[in-house]
Amino acid sequence: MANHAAKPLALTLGEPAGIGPDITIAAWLRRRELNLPAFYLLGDEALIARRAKTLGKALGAEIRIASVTASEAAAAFTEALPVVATGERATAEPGQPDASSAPAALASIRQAVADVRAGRAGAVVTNPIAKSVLYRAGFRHPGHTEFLAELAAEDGRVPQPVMMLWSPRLAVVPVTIHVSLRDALSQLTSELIVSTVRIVAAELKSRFGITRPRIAISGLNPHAGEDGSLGHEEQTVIAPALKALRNDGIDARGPLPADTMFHEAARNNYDCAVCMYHDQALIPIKTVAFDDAVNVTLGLPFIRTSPDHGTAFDIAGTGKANPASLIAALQLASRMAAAKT
Ligand SMILES: NC(=O)C1=CN([C@@H]2O[C@H](COP(=O)(O)OP(=O)(O)OC[C@H]3O[C@@H](n4cnc5c(N)ncnc54)[C@H](O)[C@@H]3O)[C@@H](O)[C@H]2O)C=CC1
Ligand SMILES: NCC(=O)COP(=O)(O)O
Repeated sequence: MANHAAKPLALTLGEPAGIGPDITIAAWLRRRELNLPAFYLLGDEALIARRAKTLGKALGAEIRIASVTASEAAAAFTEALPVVATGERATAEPGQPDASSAPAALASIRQAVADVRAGRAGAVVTNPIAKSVLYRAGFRHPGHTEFLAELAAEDGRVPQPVMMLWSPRLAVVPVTIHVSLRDALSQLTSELIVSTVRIVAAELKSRFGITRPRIAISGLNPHAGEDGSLGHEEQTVIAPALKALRNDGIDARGPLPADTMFHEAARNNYDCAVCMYHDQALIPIKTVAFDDAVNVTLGLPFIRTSPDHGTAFDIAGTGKANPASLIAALQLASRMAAAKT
């Protein structure tokens, strides 16, 4: 994974009232220092210009914006932040989502996928969306992960998307994603664990260059069930999945007690930890790598990365948002795109 993608990366707007515009501008300001891959923002130029004016003062920087098409973006990137219009106006002020938020955020995601599928972009990088704002507007997917899978459907077949949070120190995958803990328990099956881990193992090889990925599988219950006395899912659901995976030749280990599998020495024993539910996976990675962890969607026919954090309404428009996770997402998308070609 050495070379940068030749095609620019399509970066979505995210929630217009969140820190997406801020971290986009802050990342672009560091383009030369970090030799960032070229990217363009899909959104409303007027909104970006307003935010650039506010942040320019806070950051003491000159921010130039170029209104371009996707094919003009790479050439424009050095001198100006390229913005490709989606046709959806975004009127939200920092920290205050409004009725324009959901249509603007969704149009941007749709267009990014269209661009990557048409070969105009090398990968999709998404800025954070506010899930509750989208749900109130009728969005019926739990998050980007499932929406992107639907946009990737071919011949009516929707691929299984897998959420991976990656950092140089830890990679994690939740088998069940944005559902209540109660629903996670009912969704958890051996089949879901097997199909998830197959995708993880295949893409750690093809997209991350790990020849024989070591996958650690967590238990569900305290102490991985303590031989069945603290819960039986380890024996009835997870163990059969591990058997099937090992029969496939996948180096899958577990079920491991979730409370002891993330300390530094334990992390050296595997390339990715596959966990049974959202918080089991995301708490450890956001604890050890909040600033630079990247959310990667596996299982799609294109590359998608994202910062690990959310919309941070409390600091939008202030210049306090740290762009490190977005920068890591841009760099990882570029490396993955280069590895693929
Ligand atoms: N990929 C995505 O689209 C994601 C979206 N979200 C959404 O974001 C919204 C807010 O979620 P929260 O749980 O409040 O998490 P959050 O990550 O937005 O904020 C948590 C805390 O971290 C701080 N923070 C976050 N990013 C930061 C940055 N780059 N620099 C400095 N400080 C930062 C915030 O100011 C806040 O104090 C929710 O609607 C959630 O669904 C959350 C995670 C990922
Ligand atoms: N907790 C991770 C998160 O909210 C990101 O989800 P998605 O929008 O990437 O599906």
